[in-house]
Amino acid sequence: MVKALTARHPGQDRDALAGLDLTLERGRRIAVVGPSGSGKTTLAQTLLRFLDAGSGSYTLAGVDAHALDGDDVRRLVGLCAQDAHLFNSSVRENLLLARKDAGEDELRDALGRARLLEWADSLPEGLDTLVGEHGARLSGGQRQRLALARALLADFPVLVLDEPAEHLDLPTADALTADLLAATEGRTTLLITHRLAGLESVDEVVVLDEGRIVQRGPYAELAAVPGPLRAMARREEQTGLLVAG
Ligand SMILES: Nc1ncnc2c1ncn2[C@@H]1O[C@H](COP(=O)(O)OP(=O)(O)OP(=O)(O)O)[C@@H](O)[C@H]1O
Repeated sequence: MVKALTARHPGQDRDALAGLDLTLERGRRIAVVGPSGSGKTTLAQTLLRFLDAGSGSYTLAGVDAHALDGDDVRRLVGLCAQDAHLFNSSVRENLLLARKDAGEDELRDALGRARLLEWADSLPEGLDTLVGEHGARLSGGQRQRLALARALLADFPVLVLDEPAEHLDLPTADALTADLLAATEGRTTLLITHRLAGLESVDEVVVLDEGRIVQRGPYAELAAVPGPLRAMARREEQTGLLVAG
């Protein structure tokens, strides 16, 4: 639950978040959308304590976040962002960073939910194949899926997905988003995205603009009335046509 949360980047003269109220109930998923610069990533950075919250408050898993330090917060909140942090070791070792006692079945289950199992099994050394420096031997989509599998294995109380499909081509991005929405069903998840594809399945969509919530509700309700979300959907449709044509 986020109450009147503000945040400002160092050296800036105005708040990037200007009093947000947000409740992410256990097992529910919220998507945060909005134009570039609206404050989506700032929200993730603030929740994860990479950036100090100004005024306002938030609780995580029922605990006042002011009582938690950055390390505590990062034990409660898992982050998958656009640049997956992979290490120059094997698929297995990258997964085991999440839970070093995970058994083979659990590793395979996490890979399966991230839709990466078939690929991993097709590798010459299977899960023992090296992924290269920062995962350089994987495609962008595979890197994100491996990071997702790792976050699923870690089983964080809250999962924050910050534009995990950014920098991927549109079909790959939309396929990844669809798969991660399927994989996070029933998990407490905040998905930050500037594309609307697939958001029909989340519980609530929150539209940000200039650090404020300008619209919120289930996707179908917001899409049915004139407003910021419908305008975004129209733009997305047009861009999709331009890309296709
Ligand atoms: N590191 C930073 N230093 C200073 N200002 C920043 C920094 N990061 C973001 N901002 C500013 O904070 C505001 C919110 O930016 P933020 O990155 O949170 O938006 P966003 O909605 O995630 O955008 P995008 O979709 O482009 O990632 C913007 O005005 C931006 O210029």
